[in-house]
Amino acid sequence: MTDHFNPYEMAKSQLLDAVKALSLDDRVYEILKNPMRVMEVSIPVRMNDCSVKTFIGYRSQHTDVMGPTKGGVRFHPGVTLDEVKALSMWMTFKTQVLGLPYGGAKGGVIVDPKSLTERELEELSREYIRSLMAIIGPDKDIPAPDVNTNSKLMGLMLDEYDRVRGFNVPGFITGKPLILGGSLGRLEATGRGVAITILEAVKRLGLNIEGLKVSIQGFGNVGKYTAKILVEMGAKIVAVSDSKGAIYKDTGLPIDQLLKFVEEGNRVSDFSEADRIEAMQVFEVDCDVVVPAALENQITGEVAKKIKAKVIAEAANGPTTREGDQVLYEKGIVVIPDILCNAGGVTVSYFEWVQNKMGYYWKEEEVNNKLQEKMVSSFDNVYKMYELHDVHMRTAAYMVSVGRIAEALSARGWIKEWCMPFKCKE
Ligand SMILES: NC(=O)C1=CN([C@@H]2O[C@H](COP(=O)(O)OP(=O)(O)OC[C@H]3O[C@@H](n4cnc5c(N)ncnc54)[C@H](O)[C@@H]3O)[C@@H](O)[C@H]2O)C=CC1
Ligand SMILES: O=C(O)CCC(=O)C(=O)O
Repeated sequence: MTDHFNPYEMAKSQLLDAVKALSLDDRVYEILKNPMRVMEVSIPVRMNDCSVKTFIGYRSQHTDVMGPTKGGVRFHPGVTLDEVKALSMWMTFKTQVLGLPYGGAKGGVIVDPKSLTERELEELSREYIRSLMAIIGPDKDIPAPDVNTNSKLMGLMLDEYDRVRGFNVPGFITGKPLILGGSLGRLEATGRGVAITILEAVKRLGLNIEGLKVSIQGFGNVGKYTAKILVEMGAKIVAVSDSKGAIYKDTGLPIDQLLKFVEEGNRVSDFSEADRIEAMQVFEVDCDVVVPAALENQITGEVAKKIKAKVIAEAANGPTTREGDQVLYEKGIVVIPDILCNAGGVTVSYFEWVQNKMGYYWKEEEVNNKLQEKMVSSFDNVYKMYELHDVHMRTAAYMVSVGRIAEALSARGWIKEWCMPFKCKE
């Protein structure tokens, strides 16, 4: 029986939905259902108390049919092999919704980075890269930030890669500091992309962004910039949570003040200008849009039943379970699926890699304009598929994406052209 909370099982069933909806050859599913390569590493770290501790890490590379693999690195105590495999599959489908020349990858280390000193965390980051040297590189597999990793750690990982190779390879990693070849706009890119897709959805639904009430789960890189950019667009953020708690203000939270408060090292729930609520109440409050921007499996069937919003913007990867999806569909709530909604990050990572390859750097406005264009046209493609086939928005996004991959598989000779788009007779 399928475990609906297992992200890898979830990713495979989402893929299968799209293969069936497109009446594609079964071989497309057969080829894409497993990552092409998975590496497990044991990473020894010399701890400050002179002991040695080993941490288990993974890198999963889903497919290189469309180009080198690409995706973030997550440091979290809850990392599992199946989670990393699922996240690498979602990266493939994400890059192909956007039409980027990449396949998907993801890395993860089972660790609570807050339990390490700065030096221990640096050693872990460097050793993780050393242990993967054989399978990563600017034309093989390009890492980036994800949960609990950031620009500073990308800088250290780049330095380790460069030291081993013996020369500078800025295009090996994205989301790095500007001084090392990072791109302007990458820090805010995922949140900016989320905000752009919300604006597109709002327009299609005849709603107004001015005064739109938004509730956000998670206030890290993605949640923070989603909030900031939505407020600049005219929306109101009524609720926000982090892993320790949540706050609510019906008239809209003062986002600049909250950002400053959190950047000073405080928890969201200690912010005094709002009412405290239970963490999971961010899904129940009276609002127009809910933005899950934390981890997987947050919107279960039970949680979905309580949602009052008209739109769910999946800023996190895999935040909705299969049952949650079904309930949202039955309630007529529009879901902007993760592989579209949060694709702004990898899109600007792609721009960063292109700039690194050229050795010529764009102004922030140019990056943001290119991102805007990509997100709007990709949203449009998915929305047209959604209207044309009367399917879930998620299936529509997968149909755009899997259709492209199937075309490439056919061009590479793995599927005979005459098999598509109808099923083969064996
Ligand atoms: N950073 C990026 O560019 C991209 C990130 N994503 C996805 O967005 C999500 C968030 O990633 P980041 O913001 O980068 O991570 P982050 O590490 O910067 O922030 C994560 C936030 O989620 C909160 N959180 C964790 N567990 C929670 C819980 N149970 N309830 C409420 N809040 C909780 C944390 O306190 C923190 O505020 C992840 O699913 C990630 O895979 C997707 C695309 C790109
Ligand atoms: O920027 C990237 O390359 C990948 C970001 C990421 O990990 C994601 O989109 O989930």
